[in-house]
Amino acid sequence: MDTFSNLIGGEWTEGPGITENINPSNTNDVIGRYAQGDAAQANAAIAAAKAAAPSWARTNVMVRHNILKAAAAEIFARAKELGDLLAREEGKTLAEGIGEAGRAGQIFDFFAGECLRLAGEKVPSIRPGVEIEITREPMGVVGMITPWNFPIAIPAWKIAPALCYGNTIVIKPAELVPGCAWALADILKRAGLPDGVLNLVMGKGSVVGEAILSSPDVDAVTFTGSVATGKHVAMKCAEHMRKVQLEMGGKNPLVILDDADLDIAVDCAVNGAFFSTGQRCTASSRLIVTEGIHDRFVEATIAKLQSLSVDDARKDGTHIGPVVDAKQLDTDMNYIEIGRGEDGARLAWGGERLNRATPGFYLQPALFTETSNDMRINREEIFGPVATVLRVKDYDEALAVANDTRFGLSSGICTTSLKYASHFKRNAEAGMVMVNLPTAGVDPHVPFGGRKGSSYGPREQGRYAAEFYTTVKTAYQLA
Ligand SMILES: NC(=O)C1=CN([C@@H]2O[C@H](COP(=O)(O)OP(=O)(O)OC[C@H]3O[C@@H](n4cnc5c(N)ncnc54)[C@H](OP(=O)(O)O)[C@@H]3O)[C@@H](O)[C@H]2O)C=CC1
Ligand SMILES: O=C(O)CCC(=O)C(=O)O
Repeated sequence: MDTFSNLIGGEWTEGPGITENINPSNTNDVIGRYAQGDAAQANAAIAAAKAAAPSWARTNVMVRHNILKAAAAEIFARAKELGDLLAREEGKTLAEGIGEAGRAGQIFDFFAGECLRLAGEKVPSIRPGVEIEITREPMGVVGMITPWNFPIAIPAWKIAPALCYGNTIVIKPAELVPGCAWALADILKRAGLPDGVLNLVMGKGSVVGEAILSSPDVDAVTFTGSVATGKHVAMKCAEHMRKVQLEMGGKNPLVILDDADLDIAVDCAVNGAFFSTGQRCTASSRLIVTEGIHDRFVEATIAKLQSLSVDDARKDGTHIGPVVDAKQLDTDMNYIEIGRGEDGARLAWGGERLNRATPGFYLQPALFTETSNDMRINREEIFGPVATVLRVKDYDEALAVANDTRFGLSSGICTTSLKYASHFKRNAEAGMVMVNLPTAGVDPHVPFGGRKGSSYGPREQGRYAAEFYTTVKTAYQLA
């Protein structure tokens, strides 16, 4: 079986420990043995990133462009293989895995172009004979802590802009999915990235992640994951007065009005709530449905769910793969019990563990009806294939319920009314709003992020990524 090392200062370096990467569709399948780093390795990686930072910041933008472009080309060429690895280690379906690998390619492609569009401003001064230049400079060493649910796209959308804007990197991927991050590090190394510019330290958050957060030599930290860990990351960054960017949970509403096209509404709900096994921070976990369409919507959604196959992520015909691991499956089952029990909701479909040909973490998607917005299943992020239906009187009540949450990542509406669609776009308290589209599934070249408890700090992706990965300098000169 293959063993995969950490990348520190350009050298593939064995870890003091090893983690086995297990396939959630078949727990007998060990994908590979991956290094498990410790604090000493994290600190060596930070030192390497610090040493490489001045030279990478000065590297010709065409060189940076060429490296990112070459990485994009290899990712596109290997999208099927990388998508297969992703499906095998995370449990997304093969189609979703290949789609996510393609998305990583698009992100590298986009930021390759951005390397050649870096620009500053020249501004007239109010003082005679004085010139002002406003420029952006790299932050320096960026620490990256990434989650398991988008094993290639999230590392890509942090690494690509960081490199484009001249930063060096220490990345710690989630322990459950080291394979895709290792593949990206390997691709970038072979694309010609100088030693020390990208350092990969696989290992535990409590060890490697903590070392990144505790180092005075890390200039900025970008994190995606749970709210609890995100708060901890923010506190540690505050201690160092360090720039931080957090992308955390969601409890995303999808409003369905009486005048919605029923087929579109059901497609949006099923895709948004259950595809990728519901393990998306943008998942449509609350379906807010007006009275006139409620019963038809619930009936059609259940019919659609009945037609979906939950099985091995890499098997032909699978629509929904397994839950990522035993711990997340326990969380999901626990919330299903809370929904049925203390919350008093009606489990209208699914919610039971499934056995398949191989031992895996299979769960029939669960749909709760007769729920109210104060129930725990409507207030807490579950992060699994569990969605609720909230029956409301009209649009005004739907909007109020949609906004009644501590989260604010993505928000959607299905309607044929221009009036309601426009009003919703203006009044939804979310960073992203979707009309007649699922709340999950975003483009790679535009800002991604939310409000309230979902996000903290500047947006990710697209040109807005510059706000996090650069610092602004205003220079005055007597001409
Ligand atoms: N918004 C989103 O995109 C995501 C949200 N979640 C939510 O989080 C819940 C739990 O998932 P989980 O993976 O445990 O999320 P975590 O927030 O614990 O993990 C995210 C990343 O942070 C790391 N980490 C954990 N503890 C620390 C620490 N003390 N210091 C630094 N880094 C740390 C993890 O490392 P390690 O690999 O060791 O766990 C992982 O790389 C899910 O049920 C879901 O609700 C999860 C993933 C993505
Ligand atoms: O919905 C998407 O496309 C992205 C979701 C995401 O980034 C996440 O779940 O962490």
